[in-house]
Amino acid sequence: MLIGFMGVGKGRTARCLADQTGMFALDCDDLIESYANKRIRTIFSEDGEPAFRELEKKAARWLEKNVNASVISTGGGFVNVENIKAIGTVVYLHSDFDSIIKSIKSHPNAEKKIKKRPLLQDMEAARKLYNTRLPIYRRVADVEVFMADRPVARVAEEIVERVKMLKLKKS
Ligand SMILES: Nc1ncnc2c1ncn2[C@@H]1O[C@H](COP(=O)(O)OP(=O)(O)OP(=O)(O)O)[C@@H](O)[C@H]1O
Ligand SMILES: O=C(O)C1=C[C@@H](O)[C@@H](O)[C@H](O)C1
Repeated sequence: MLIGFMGVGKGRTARCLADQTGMFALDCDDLIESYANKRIRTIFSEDGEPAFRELEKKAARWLEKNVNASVISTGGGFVNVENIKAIGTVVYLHSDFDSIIKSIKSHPNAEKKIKKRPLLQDMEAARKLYNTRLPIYRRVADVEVFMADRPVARVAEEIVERVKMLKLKKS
């Protein structure tokens, strides 16, 4: 499963990994939106962030029980669910805050990409959140991969290789 800050590229890396491995990619944010039948920003504005975090926990319990042999991309705060390590191998996608924001802003759909993320509305608060989250991502991860300016196919190949090595070491 892929963890990391909003907009680092978990979604497109998961799709590329799915393509390379023949597995299906699931996205936790998408699962929650379809379960709640609401957009994430509507869940935040109508029900509040704690309600969203409860939905993340529910998704995490469901994933642990029911899903294997899949690539899972997660929301930026999913790292805080307590059973994350029981779901599968955790891969942290790393990039620095400024590169992440630069990449989001240069996307043709930048406005939409920012609008859909309630925690990206205030850039200074988002930077603080990044600084708080970084050590948590690093503590939880089994593998850390650098994203900055690398072709997504190379990143996905590195992930496949390193997860394979990790599993060999453990067996
Ligand atoms: N083909 C691409 N090449 C380079 N950068 C891209 C490409 N597609 C998307 N990006 C950039 O990578 C970032 C993440 O894209 P992605 O589509 O994975 O978004 P996401 O799934 O919403 O991100 P995340 O899941 O990490 O929150 C965005 O900032 C986007 O601008
Ligand atoms: O970093 C976060 O806490 C979030 C990231 C998004 O992927 C969404 O899960 C939601 O907007 C919260």
